[in-house]
Amino acid sequence: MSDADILHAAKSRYAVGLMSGTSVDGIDAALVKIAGLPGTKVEVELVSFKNSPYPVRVRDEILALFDPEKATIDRVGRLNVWLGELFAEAALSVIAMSGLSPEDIAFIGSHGQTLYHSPEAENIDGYDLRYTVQIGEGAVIAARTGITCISDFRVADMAAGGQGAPLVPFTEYLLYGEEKRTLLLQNIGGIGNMTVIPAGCAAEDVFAFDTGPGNMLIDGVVTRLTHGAKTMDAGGVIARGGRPDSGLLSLLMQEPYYSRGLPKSTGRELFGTAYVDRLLNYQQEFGLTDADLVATVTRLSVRSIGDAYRRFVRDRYSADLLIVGGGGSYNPVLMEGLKQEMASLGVQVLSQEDLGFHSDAKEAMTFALLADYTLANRPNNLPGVTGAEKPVVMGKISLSNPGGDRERGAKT
Ligand SMILES: Nc1ncnc2c1ncn2[C@@H]1O[C@H](COP(=O)(O)OP(=O)(O)OP(=O)(O)O)[C@@H](O)[C@H]1O
Ligand SMILES: CC(=O)N[C@H]1[C@@H]2OC[C@@H](O2)[C@@H](O)[C@@H]1O[C@H](C)C(=O)O
Repeated sequence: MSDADILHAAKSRYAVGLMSGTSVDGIDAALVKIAGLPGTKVEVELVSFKNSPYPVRVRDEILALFDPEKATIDRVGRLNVWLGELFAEAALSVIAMSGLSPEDIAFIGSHGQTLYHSPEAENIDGYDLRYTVQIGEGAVIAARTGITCISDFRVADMAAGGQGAPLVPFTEYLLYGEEKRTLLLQNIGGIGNMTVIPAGCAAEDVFAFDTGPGNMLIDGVVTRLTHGAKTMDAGGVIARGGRPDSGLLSLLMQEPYYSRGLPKSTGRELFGTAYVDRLLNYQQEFGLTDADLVATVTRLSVRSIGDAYRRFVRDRYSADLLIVGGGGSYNPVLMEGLKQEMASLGVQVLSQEDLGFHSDAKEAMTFALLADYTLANRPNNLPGVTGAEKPVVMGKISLSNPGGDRERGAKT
């Protein structure tokens, strides 16, 4: 262990993690206290959490730029620094809320906003090209907060041949792994993603993948059916008033993504606007009410999670518990459906809240912890999860001043 490592391990440090997910519902900011040396057993405590919803104008611009036709270089460049400003404000705001000051914070880890994700390699002139675009300029965050910012994590994993996603399993393994129970951690954000942590396993044994749509189709359909008056099925109220259509559900489950082998990840490129257009056509074809359609896509999220467990997990590991996080855990119709679906497979379902954690904060906390590893120059990807050829150190560092200020947030 180097002198720097010993110093690092001896001190706990405050850090901020920032995340904006595929649902584009705002910026999640988590202020955490981290103790322990990266690469060994670290402890992370959530000090405060804040969601800062996007102003309508910003949300509309992000949604518009998901469409590659509209994402012209000037609009992407402008939004990159615009989001940098908003991420910086979100960080300062969660720091103020905690009663700490920016001088107390060692660093910020920021995921940014994904605009486009293309994890399958295209071979052009002999080069395997895979790419991903997260914006929210780290240099702006560092300049506005005066705190070193680590951002743009995914590209390093992709440069090593990985999918650049999912990244959360790395911290889930560190924070949740158990000796005796095999755990499934299911995030239901815009996209659904599952992490499998076998009982007593090593980091190499963890695997994870996107299960398919989480809330993305529910949000998409509700937004269209209500002409934008609603952007989600809050409390599952609409789905509760309808009935899932089994014929349409079977048809939707034929989507090839579900049977594609691991590693795999997906996003708006598949389950975005064009998919919602198709659902609205099916609504006519199958003669469904609005509520039936919402109930059907809600059930689709549930079914795709159960299906993923059957196809990719059950033969290798029998899971004891599925822990649900992300905004979908606040939808009771989704949760009841999932409890039923998983009970038939012998798996208990609990939410992060049932275990005393904070569903929304989990992803933001991840980026603080990943950034801690970046600064310690320790690998923070899981090749078994992303398909990368080797462990790499992900994250680009924007120093807040030429000398850096790593130590200033350290607390003995
Ligand atoms: N009270 C609620 N009732 C029903 N659904 C809810 C509720 N609160 C949040 N959601 C759903 O959760 C979504 C947001 O989830 P979350 O913040 O986990 O997504 P995300 O982090 O943007 O996505 P991803 O993890 O895919 O990047 C909302 O768009 C909505 O569909
Ligand atoms: C490219 C991208 O932004 N992917 C997100 C998305 O949202 C959920 C799922 O798809 C997951 O793969 C990922 O985010 C989390 C934070 C992850 O990398 O673990």
